[in-house]
Amino acid sequence: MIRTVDLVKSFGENEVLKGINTEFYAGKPNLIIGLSGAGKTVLLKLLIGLFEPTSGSVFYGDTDIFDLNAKQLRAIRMNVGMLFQGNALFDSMTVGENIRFPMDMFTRKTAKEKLMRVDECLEMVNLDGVNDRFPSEVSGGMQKRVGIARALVLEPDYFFCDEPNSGLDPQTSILVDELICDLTNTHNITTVINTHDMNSVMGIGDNILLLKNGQVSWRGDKSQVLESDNETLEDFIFASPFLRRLREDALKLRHLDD
Ligand SMILES: Nc1ncnc2c1ncn2[C@@H]1O[C@H](COP(=O)(O)OP(=O)(O)OP(=O)(O)O)[C@@H](O)[C@H]1O
Repeated sequence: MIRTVDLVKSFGENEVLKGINTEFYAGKPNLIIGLSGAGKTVLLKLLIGLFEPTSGSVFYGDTDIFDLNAKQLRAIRMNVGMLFQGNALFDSMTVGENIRFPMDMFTRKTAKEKLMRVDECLEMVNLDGVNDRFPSEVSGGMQKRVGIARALVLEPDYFFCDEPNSGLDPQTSILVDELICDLTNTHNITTVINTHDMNSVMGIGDNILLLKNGQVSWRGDKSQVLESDNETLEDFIFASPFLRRLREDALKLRHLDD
């Protein structure tokens, strides 16, 4: 589990995060949502230790990562997988080499062990047999899955995903969400996902944190979204007139059933 306590981050006069107290659980996907500029990326960077807070703490279990020295922080980082928005795959490396890269950097595994682990990871994301293709030779959805395989190759306990659905069609987005969710459950990973995607919220929103102007505006799960009277949440999820009508109809039906 990851926990933040009174987390504040300012850039000069601009106080971007204004005291965030929240928890991200193991074994379920934890979503950070909010309008552009709400502070989602800044929060994600603090959680990974890429930014220092102005004040407050980030606990991994019982450890405040900002109390650690550089060596201890590196050890924590080895236990973190990251899926970047643009995948950040190396174009000049094959899919297999991309997935092997963290093992080359951080482990003493033999070449044979690395090959076996690459195959295992490709199987885990349902991409068996594409080892020798280059990222440019596979689809956007497949690239995303390669990114997931690479992020999880060292079997981390923590997994951060920045906009995992950006650039994907709705159906592929749902498949990617389900894959992230399955792996999170199966391996009991603490997964934190920064997203704009309303389908993700309603599909895999087991623990949702809504940020507004650097503060927690709402917390809950997907089953509570429909009934919530938080205006920021309504504006975010049911952004179009069509979706607002759908919401009203769904609420009427629910109340008829009661
Ligand atoms: N390195 C930085 N230096 C100064 N200000 C920054 C820095 N990074 C972010 N900010 C400011 O923090 C605020 C929140 O930015 P952030 O990127 O976290 O928003 P966001 O919710 O992730 O938005 P989006 O959904 O558009 O990515 C913005 O006002 C931004 O200008």
